[in-house]
Amino acid sequence: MTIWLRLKTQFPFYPGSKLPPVPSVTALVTATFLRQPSLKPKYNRPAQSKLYLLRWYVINVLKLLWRYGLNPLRMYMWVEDILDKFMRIYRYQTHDYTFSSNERLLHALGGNDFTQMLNQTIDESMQKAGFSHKFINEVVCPAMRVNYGQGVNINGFVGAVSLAGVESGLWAVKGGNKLVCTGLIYAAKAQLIPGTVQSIEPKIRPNPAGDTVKLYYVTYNSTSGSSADMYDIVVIAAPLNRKMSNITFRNFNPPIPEFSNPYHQTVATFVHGRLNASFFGYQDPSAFHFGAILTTENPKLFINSLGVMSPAEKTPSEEKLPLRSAVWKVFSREPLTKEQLNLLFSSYDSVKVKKWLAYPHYSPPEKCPPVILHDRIYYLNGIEWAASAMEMSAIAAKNAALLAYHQWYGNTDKIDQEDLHEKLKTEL
Ligand SMILES: CC(C)=CCC/C(C)=C/CC/C(C)=C/CSC[C@H](N)C(=O)O
Repeated sequence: MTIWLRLKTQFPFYPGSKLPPVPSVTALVTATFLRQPSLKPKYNRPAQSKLYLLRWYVINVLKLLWRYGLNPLRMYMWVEDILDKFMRIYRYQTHDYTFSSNERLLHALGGNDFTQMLNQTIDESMQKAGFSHKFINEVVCPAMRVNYGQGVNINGFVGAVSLAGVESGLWAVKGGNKLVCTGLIYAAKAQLIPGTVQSIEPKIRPNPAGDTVKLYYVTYNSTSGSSADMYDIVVIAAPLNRKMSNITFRNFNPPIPEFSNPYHQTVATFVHGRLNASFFGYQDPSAFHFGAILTTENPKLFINSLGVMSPAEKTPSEEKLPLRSAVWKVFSREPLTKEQLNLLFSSYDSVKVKKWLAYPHYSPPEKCPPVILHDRIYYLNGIEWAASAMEMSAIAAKNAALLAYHQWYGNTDKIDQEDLHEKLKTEL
């Protein structure tokens, strides 16, 4: 079963045709594998089913080799290489090092290679690295569309992150990712005031020792009405985009810049129902079992991807290929019409739609917004312009916390250090 799970993410659906004219090798073999009538009863006999899976795994690999040569293996190595460098950040942060800009952070991890990736598309990055057009369009592009709702014109760094996101071995949070936030608030023993920040303004106030200090006057709306408090340090962890968090910065000198770069709208539609096999080119619905349908670029296509929802910890029966009736997550640019839903699903009994500005609309060359907005005002979401993912937000948050701490105490030796990789090699 693992084999299928690994491969399911690499299945592009070719739009505009009943039967995919040239389905990706993965799609072809997955479908062939499922169509073996003799296979079904043998699911209950682990030894034989393993043999069958092995057989189809080998065939999958051969077909991939035939269609894409060594591109899939080279892509795996290319992403691993970037990931290895990226993971240096955990060591740097363990040693309390921090960076005053997102570009400096990236540069400290992967040098000019990383910062240059912000200035070119994933298409250009991969072409330069020798990947074929066919592979980029049929395998890389579907991964961009499912993860970022955009094609291979997104910047090279976020493209690599997106490819890391379709590899196996990812972790899911049982109960949902939102538990990471509540868990962190609990672990930090922070006092959470639920509300929406309206404005931030610098104020000069005397402290108990008789000196004057600069504080920040933050106004916010909460369930109990409008309130305000004074803070020494402010960390903004929301996209500073008028459509998303409309915070007014009053009386700042120099003024806080406006970040007008657009975020990209994604619509997630959750449908409990049965997929319409014939829409996907299958006359025999019993032969149609897919965990995910990814798509290549086509302006006529109204979905970016379609995938089955599965729990973080699957029971053995849930490990099997999904039945057609399940909860499906459809990603699209615009809300789906009733007609479109009726094309995708032969029947359904519940639909939930979530439309949101999920991530930046990438358009390299990319310049990330600053981490330091003003003396003791820090901004986390600028990192999203390098790549938007919860891992990136966690790294940006720790970076800002360390930066605020070191700037407060004047520990300049911990900020923007070059050659950390070499320096830390000798440390335990
Ligand atoms: C630099 C590289 C190759 C990886 C950095 C590590 C990282 C951030 C991995 C995240 C992989 C992942 C789960 C990507 C999914 S795409 C993001 C998703 N659409 C989202 O909105 O969070």
